[in-house]
This record gives sequence, structure tokens and C-alpha cells, in this order.
Amino acid sequence: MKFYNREKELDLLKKAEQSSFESSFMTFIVGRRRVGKTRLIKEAYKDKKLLYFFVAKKSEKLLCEEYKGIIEGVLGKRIIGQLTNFKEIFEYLMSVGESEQINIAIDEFQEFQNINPSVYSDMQNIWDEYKPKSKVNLILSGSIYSLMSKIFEDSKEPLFGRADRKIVLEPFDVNTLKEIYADYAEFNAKDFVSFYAITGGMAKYIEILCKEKAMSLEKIIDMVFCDGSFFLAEGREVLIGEFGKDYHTYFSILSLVAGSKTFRSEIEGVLEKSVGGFLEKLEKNYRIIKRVQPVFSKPNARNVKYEIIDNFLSFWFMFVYKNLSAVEIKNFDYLKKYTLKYFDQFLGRKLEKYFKEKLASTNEYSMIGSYWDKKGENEIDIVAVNEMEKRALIAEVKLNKNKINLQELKEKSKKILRYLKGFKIEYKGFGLEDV
Ligand SMILES: Nc1ncnc2c1ncn2[C@@H]1O[C@H](COP(=O)(O)OP(=O)(O)OP(=O)(O)O)[C@@H](O)[C@H]1O
Repeated sequence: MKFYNREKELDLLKKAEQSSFESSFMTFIVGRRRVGKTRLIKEAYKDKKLLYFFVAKKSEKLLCEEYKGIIEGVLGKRIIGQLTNFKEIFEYLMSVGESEQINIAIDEFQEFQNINPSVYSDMQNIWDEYKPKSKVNLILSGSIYSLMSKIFEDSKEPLFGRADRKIVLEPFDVNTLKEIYADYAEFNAKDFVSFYAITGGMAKYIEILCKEKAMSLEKIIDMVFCDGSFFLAEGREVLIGEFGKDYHTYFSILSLVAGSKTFRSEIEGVLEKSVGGFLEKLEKNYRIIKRVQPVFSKPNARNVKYEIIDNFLSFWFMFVYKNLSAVEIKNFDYLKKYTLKYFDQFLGRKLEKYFKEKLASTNEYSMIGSYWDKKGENEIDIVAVNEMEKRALIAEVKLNKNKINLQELKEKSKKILRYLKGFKIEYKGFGLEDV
């Protein structure tokens, strides 16, 4: 697949390289697995010399043998001496950087935690010594959000405060997704929104579907639910690295949130235990769910819902994890029928998210959210406000736009009008035809 988008990130990586000519520069990139970190780094330095090291789950000795080969190949230097551990390799490279500018990328950097955690303090000492006098553009990337943040942002960690720049790589936005979709298929609103709702803009999933020309809902479902499918184990694959062995409660919570049990009390009602600590970790450490509150509520108000941020994970929990027994016995027929039966429910929720993202991309609003009252009723799908220009958009979203009753929407909105005194308000319905 040709390279799409990422202009902002490419620009930052080019600037990092330029800065490294003055003194060494460290960037850390964090992004969920499959989002496109490796391809971004390679694209940024495709015409440059790049020492790219992947931290595979191997012993340090084997890794270093591989790295030595890479160094010799890229720099065209014969390495004399042993270099059997990463500390020696890193010191060697920083010393090379004293006489020439070099680009180094270390991918899945958090994996050193399992191989040899003292690498981080060794790197800190070497970095501090060489940074002012060398020209190394160092990119450290990783996909385990909690570990990467800890390595660079926890004041007790050796590399704390060493990174000059942080890049959080997000999935493709709705506009880029539309551009990609148009390169592979004739536009059809429901198929496109299904493509958005399932891939969530993750580069890898998009690439697989585009390659197989699976651009319609039916074809995507055929690709997901088949023998040897990449997608069936993917939710577990992506999350297990974050949660480790302790994943059961997290998976149960995510499965409930994906299935519309979005209030803490509802989750605790089903699991029959307190889940406050888990929710907090899912939100703050792992960044997998987010807290949402009705628009205009006070920040500490208790009317809070939870949402899974990632579309693919919410699809996976709703349709794959929920039916693991059918996956186990490979009853793909059942899985496809089940998914098609409940898909519109899922799609309706993602359509609302789609329009919120689209409105956000116009940069026309200072706040975009939803409203519901204390009982979780009287929902208003979208409330978008431009505080400065005193205007607001109040909208309802439905797959079938004909089912939207604007009069009812106006009626419901009375509850929030006191926050919008003097505002010009537009009431609107969004449906598939507005995609
Ligand atoms: N900007 C892009 N345009 C087109 N294809 C992309 C882009 N970014 C990534 N891809 C493709 O998506 C796939 C996943 O990307 P990549 O391997 O870079 O992700 P990653 O974040 O490093 O994932 P992992 O953590 O699983 O290694 C690759 O096959 C890559 O070619």
C-alpha cells in the first residue's frame, strides 16, 4: 500500500534529524500496535542512512550479534572488538556520532524491560555524557503505552526527562480513511462506515482489507470470520502485552463496556465486585477506555460513562470475544450471522463517533460532546459549541435519517438551553447519506 498521510509526524522526524546536527536529539514515539510506527520511521528516513534495530524477544547476546551485522552493513565499518551487550553497542554508536551524524531507531524499546532492564540506566549515563558532543538522532518507539510512558515520564526512571520530543501516533482520521477507501472501492456510505467502524483507522487492518479488496461489510465479515483469520486473535494479541497474566478482569470489563454496560454501577452489578481501580488503570495507564460526561456537567460530577476508544477493540469484544466458544469450534457460519444480526446496533454507535470526529476535523467548535440526564436518559447524540461565536449545533444521529424527529430533539434540548443563552442554535439530523 502506498504511504498515506502522517505529514505532521514526518515533519517532526525531519526536524529531529536537523536538530541532531547541533547535538544529539531523542524522540520517543508511542502508538498502539498496528498503527504504523515502523513504517513512519522508515518513510521519514527513506533516503537517509538509518540504523533500525528491532528489540525482539531474544537474549541480549543474540540481539547484539544481529545489531552488529546491521551496524556493519549500514555504516560500512568493520567492528573490531566484542560488542556483546547493548551498553557497548550504544556507547560505540554514540562515539561514532561524534564524527558523523547518524539516525538510529530502536523499535519496541520497552521490550528491554524483559531482556535486561539495566539497559535504561546504562543508556542514560552514556546519553548524558555524549549528547552535547555527538550528532545522533535517536528514535525510540514502542507500543505498550503504560511501559513507554513509565520509561520516559516517571521521575524515578533513568531516562526520565531525556526525550526532546514525544510523538503519540494516532490511527488515521476519518478524512484520510476516506481518501484510502476511494483508492480501492466505489463509495458506498454503509460499507465505508463499516470499514471505519471495524478498522478504526489502524493502518495494518486497512492494509489487509484493501489488499484483499474486502471493502464491503459482507466481505469484511467474511475476512474476519474465516479459518486462519488474522483478526480473530488480534484483540487478545494487542492487549495481552499491556495486561500480562492479570488480564481476566480487564477483559470482562471491556466486554461489558463494548456491549453497552457503560456506567460503573452497571459493570459492578454484573461482575459483583468493585472495579474502580481497574477502570482507572484502563483509562490512565493503558488509555484503552475514556471517561465521558454529559456536556456542561461539572468536571467532578458523578454522571460518568465509559467508552472503548479503539473501534477495532470494541468490535472484537462485541463480536469475537463474546462468541469465543463459536470461534473455538470454528463455527464461522454462526459468527457471521450473529455479527450481521447485531451489526447495525454497533454501527449506529460508531456513526455517532464518526460525525463527532468529522466535526472535530473542521476546527469549527470549541467543544463537542453528548448529553444525557442523571438517569442516563434523554440522550442527545451530538452537542457542538463554538463558545466565542456563540453558536451551537445540536444533532441526532441515526443510520436511517428518516427516523429522526427534529421536534423531539428540540424538546429534549430544552434541558441544556440554559447553558446556551444568547447562542444561535442549529438542530440537525445526521444519517448515512451525510457520511
Ligand atoms: N502511513 C501509512 N500508509 C500506508 N500504509 C501504512 C502506513 N503506516 C503503516 N502502514 C502499513 O500498516 C502495517 C502496519 O504498520 P507498522 O508495522 O508500521 O505498524 P506498527 O505500529 O509498527 O505495528 P507493530 O507494533 O505491530 O509492529 C504495515 O504493513 C505498513 O506497511
